[in-house]
Amino acid sequence: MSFRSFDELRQAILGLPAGNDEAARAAAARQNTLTKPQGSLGRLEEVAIWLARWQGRAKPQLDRMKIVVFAGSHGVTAQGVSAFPAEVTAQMVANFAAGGAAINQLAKVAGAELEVIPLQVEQPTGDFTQEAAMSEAEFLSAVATGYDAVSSDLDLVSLGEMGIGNTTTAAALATALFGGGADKWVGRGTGVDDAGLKRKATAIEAGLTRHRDILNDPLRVAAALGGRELAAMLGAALAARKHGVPLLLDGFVTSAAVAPLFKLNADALAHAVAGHVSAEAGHRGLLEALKLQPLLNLGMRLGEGSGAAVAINVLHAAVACHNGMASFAEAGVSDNSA
Ligand SMILES: Cc1cc2ncn([C@H]3O[C@H](COP(=O)(O)O)[C@@H](O)[C@H]3O)c2cc1C
Ligand SMILES: O=C(O)c1cccnc1
Repeated sequence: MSFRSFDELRQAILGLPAGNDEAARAAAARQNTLTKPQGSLGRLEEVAIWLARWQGRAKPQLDRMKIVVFAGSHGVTAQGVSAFPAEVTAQMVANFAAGGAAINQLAKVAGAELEVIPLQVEQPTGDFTQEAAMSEAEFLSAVATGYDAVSSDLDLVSLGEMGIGNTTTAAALATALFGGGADKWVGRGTGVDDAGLKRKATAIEAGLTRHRDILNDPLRVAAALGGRELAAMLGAALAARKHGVPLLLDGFVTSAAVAPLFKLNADALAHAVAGHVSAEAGHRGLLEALKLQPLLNLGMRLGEGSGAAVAINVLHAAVACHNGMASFAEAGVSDNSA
């Protein structure tokens, strides 16, 4: 896929296919015949119906799942916003390839393929306190890379990221898109102290001042204040929607990455479920702004797609019950209709 301009991408975001109502209705009807009190499997029932809607089949499956981890480097690390040095991003890409990261283990447990896509990690984006992080062309190229990572034959795509400094980038996007000031959205990321937290908020306020002319345009915001891996996640989320692939979000950074889609089209994340709420300070508020309810709350704050990967196990549980349970009639169990 290639997008030639912000306008062309914006048009693509405005014209999105709906889910399959018939499959969702059939799945919901099936849930009500299974040998359990109606609704007793709680959100497991909801996610089975959600998978049915976006896969377009009454009995969803999780045979072909991909976790895509995008990696990018951030110029704003020059402002002292992370507890770790910027070179960790490339080092972790090597660790992913060697199988040594948390997400390698969690992808295996979830039964999902893991793909890591580095986006010019040797070349940081511009420092948004000084200049735009990316030009229009750079941004659109990263969006296209993410778009192309999602194929229509997948049963689920799950997003993750690696990029030292990107909780600052994500908080900058959240501040620009949803307001409330930087303090509302900054968190400790990899573990910055109070002075580091202050540097994060100061950098974001400087970025918002510098780029004040474009703050009403969500795609220009994503280019000026975002990062390549965030842009790629936006593209992947859009492709998932276009291809009818259910989308699982991870933490604060993945949520911020797809927030511009929501700002442009409030229905654009209807195919998405939040895998978890991370311990990063702004995540709960961001999920509320995006009208998403997390599946899990495990105090995780890693990124890499790790929380979403754990949530895939919940989806397996939901699908196993939905597809495998007997109906009252099949099992000869008395229902409550008498
Ligand atoms: C060894 C290591 C592995 C990671 N895996 C994900 N992150 C997470 O931490 C970074 C964001 O936090 P901040 O904005 O504070 O830099 C991202 O790379 C994110 O994915 C990691 C961070 C480190 C240090
Ligand atoms: O919630 C996240 O996405 C997150 C939190 C801390 C570090 N990296 C990512």
